[in-house]
Parts: sequence; structure tokens; C-alpha cells
Amino acid sequence: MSEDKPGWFGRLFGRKGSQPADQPADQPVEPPIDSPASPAEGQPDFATGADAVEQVPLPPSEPDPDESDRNAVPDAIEGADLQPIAGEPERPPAGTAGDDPARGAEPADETELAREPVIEPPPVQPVDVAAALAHDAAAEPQREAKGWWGRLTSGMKRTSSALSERVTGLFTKRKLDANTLEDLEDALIQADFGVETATRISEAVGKGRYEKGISPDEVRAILATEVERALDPVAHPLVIDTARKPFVILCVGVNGAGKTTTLGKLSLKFKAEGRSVMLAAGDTFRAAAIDQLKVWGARTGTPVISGAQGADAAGLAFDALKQAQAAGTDVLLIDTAGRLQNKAGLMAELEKIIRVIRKVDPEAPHATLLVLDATVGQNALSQVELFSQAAPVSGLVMTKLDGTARGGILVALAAKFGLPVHFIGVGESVEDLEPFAARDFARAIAGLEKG
Ligand SMILES: Nc1nc2c(ncn2[C@@H]2O[C@H](COP(=O)(O)OP(=O)(O)OP(=O)(O)O)[C@@H](O)[C@H]2O)c(=O)[nH]1
Repeated sequence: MSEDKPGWFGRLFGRKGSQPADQPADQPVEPPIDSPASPAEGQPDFATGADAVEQVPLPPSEPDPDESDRNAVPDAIEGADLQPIAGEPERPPAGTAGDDPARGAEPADETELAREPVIEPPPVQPVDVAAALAHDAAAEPQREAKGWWGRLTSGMKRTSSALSERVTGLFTKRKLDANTLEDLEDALIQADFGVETATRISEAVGKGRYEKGISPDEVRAILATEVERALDPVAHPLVIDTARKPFVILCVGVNGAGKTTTLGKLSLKFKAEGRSVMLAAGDTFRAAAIDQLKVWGARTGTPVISGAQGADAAGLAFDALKQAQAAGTDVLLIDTAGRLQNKAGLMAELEKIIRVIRKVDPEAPHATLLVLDATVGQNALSQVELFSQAAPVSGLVMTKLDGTARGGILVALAAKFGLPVHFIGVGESVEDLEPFAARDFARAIAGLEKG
């Protein structure tokens, strides 16, 4: 995929917050009559859906300047306050739950649940998707077929190359001394491994080798071993408890982290496993996020429960859970907004969603995934702290490891919180999100072949 030419999602929704060129935000989303929604539509076996969707290019991976703005969180508040987005309302529309953080803290009652969510009959398709697909297919070269290892290593290239160059520079034809180890520690800190882990790895490299030669390859091998050791305890697959019907997954994270995209990808993965899935468009703050989820629903044949922009997210989640229960759905995936203006608002909105869905199922959500954008670096640490206060975060998904030279942040997160890491993302296509495997990640970051 061309780096500077947006794919169909890019054109449909804009990179961030911009409107599609050919579809105004307020235009109703209509299914085309009898026209295929996507290459995946109509395929009876969704196990093959991922392959079909792979042919549909997605937006460029490199974050644009808008992206950095979206993710910028001032150091002073260390992730506690999330910033309003230029060109977008700073608060949810008046009268909505998110309008007044205090409202979110009140007990949920029937008025709290006032909303008009609708169930979208699958597959539903925005009118211009077929044209976008046709255009992409004609204009963009087919992506090279790659397995996960190929995607992981090319996605992690920025981190692994930066590290590899430093290691080669430091350890070629030099005796190992305190200065070299200090430089290695600096290189690891720059890759966001965190001081503690960087020190531990440097010590492991130095152990018993002072004043001896050590080759760059040996250093890379030690690096991989140490990273794997640090990550192994957190590499846990997301287990769907089939006794829960539906198994409710709540997705939280700051704006732009990749929540909506991750849920879209997960819906396809779960369907490929033979599960029935429902999506709830709980990011009611941004109209494009609702449409984005509807398109994923259309691509994967997944019902999408949605309301109007500014609708009460908790009420929508409540309805979605009721409907998923009634339909006997296996997995309900609930998206949430990331554009909450401050910590109080964030806490209130998430707490309210959780409180309200527990009126339907006291055990829900059964998993709460915090989606973290790797490009925010150390700020991810404070995001984990913040979101863990607001929601029962049970596991992490780290996206955009392809957009940074600081992929070591995952190691720092593991060392500090020990939270399960379920999935990592190294790009925008469906195949670029996979269950997290410590060994693969460790070898990829160290620039080694698959072991
Ligand atoms: N390069 C890259 N881009 C990704 C990855 N995951 C998601 N994205 C892109 O990141 C952008 C933001 O993703 P969204 O899913 O809209 O993020 P969100 O958290 O739902 O954002 P809000 O709705 O604003 O809260 C989109 O352009 C995605 O395609 C990844 O692993 N790599």
C-alpha cells in the first residue's frame, strides 16, 4: 500500500476527524440494493473472510501530523487529561451523558437510559464503499502476501533497526567495559524499555564478560532472551468463556489509539472461529467512529447496535447487551469514546457504562481491553494507570508498533503492571493484529530470525 495514499477507510472517514470526500457526516448510511458490500460479503465461511479483506487496502500506517496531535497528552498531567481535538467539539453535545461528568456518577435509572439505538441488519453498507473498493482494487498494487512473522518483523523494523545499529556500533571490535554497557543501556532507554529493564539487560550482557570481546550477534541473542523472559508472563491469549452468553468485551483507550479498528479486526477473527458476534458503537462522540464500526459490521456480516452521535453510551451498551442476550450472541464487543475531556469525565462515562451493563449481567464486562498506541511511548504507562482506575482493565492490546522506533514500551509495561497482553498490531489490515507471542516479539525486536 502506498504510504501517502489513503485506502478506503481513509477516504471514507478521513485520517482523523475529517469527513469523507464524497459523503457528508450527516448523510444517512444506506445499504446499496443487491450490491456486494465488500469482497468478504456473501462468503459463507468467514474463516476465509480475512483473506478477502486483506485485498482491501487500508489507510497509510505512518501517523500524519493530525495523528500526533490527537494522541498528544501533556506531560504535566501524565495522561490524566485527554485533549479535545481541533475541529471537533470539546465536549459531547449538550444534554448527553458525557456533557456533565457528574451525571455519569449518578445511579443509572430509566431516564439515564433514554436513547434510540437501532440494530443494523447485516450487512449494511455506506453508499460509497463499493466505489471505494473498486477504486482501490484498480489503483493500488496487491499487497505482498506475508505471514505474521513477515508482518511482525517489517512492522517492528523501526525499533529493531535502531537498536541493531546501536548494538553493531557499540560491540564491533570493542572490549566490553562499563562505558559500552552504559551506552547500551541508553539505547534501550531510548527504545522505551524503561530504566529498570534497560539496566537488567545491560547487566545480563556484561555478566562475566568484562574486558572480553562480545559480538553484536551475541548481544542481540541476550537481548532477545531477556525480552522474552520479561514478556512471557504477560503473553496470555484472550480466552472467550463460552458459558457467558454473550461474552462481553469492553474496549477502552484514548482517542486514536485504535479501539474501533481493533474491534473491527476482532469481530472478523471471532467470526472466523465460528462465533456469532455483535458490535456496539459506544463511541457516540464521533459520528465517523459510528460509521467506521458500521463498515466493519458490513465487511464481517456483524450486527452493529448504534445510536445517534451524542447518544448516551451507557444506554446504548445496555440495549446492545439486551439484544445480544436475546439473539444468543457469543461475543458482544463494545466500543467506547476516547475523546473525554478530563479524568473526571472519563471515569464517569466508563463507570456508568459498566454500572448499567451490570444491571443486565452482573459479571459484565467479562473482559476490558485497554488499547494502547505504541507511538505515545512512556505516556502509555500513565494511560494504564488512568484507565485502570476507571475500568476493570483485564488486558492490553498494543497497536501501531509499526509507527515507532520505541517498541520497547511493551517491555516497560510488562515490568510495571504485569497485565496480560492479548494482541499486538503492526499495521492497519486485519492480518496486522495477532495474538501476542513473547518469543516472536523478542526475536523481532532484537532483529533475529524466527527461532
Ligand atoms: N499503523 C497502524 N495504524 C493503526 C493500527 N491500529 C489502528 N491504526 C489506525 O489508527 C487510526 C485510529 O484508529 P481508530 O480505530 O479510529 O482509533 P479509536 O481509538 O477508535 O479512535 P477514536 O474513535 O477517536 O477514539 C486509524 O487510522 C487506524 O487505521 C496499527 O496497528 N498500525
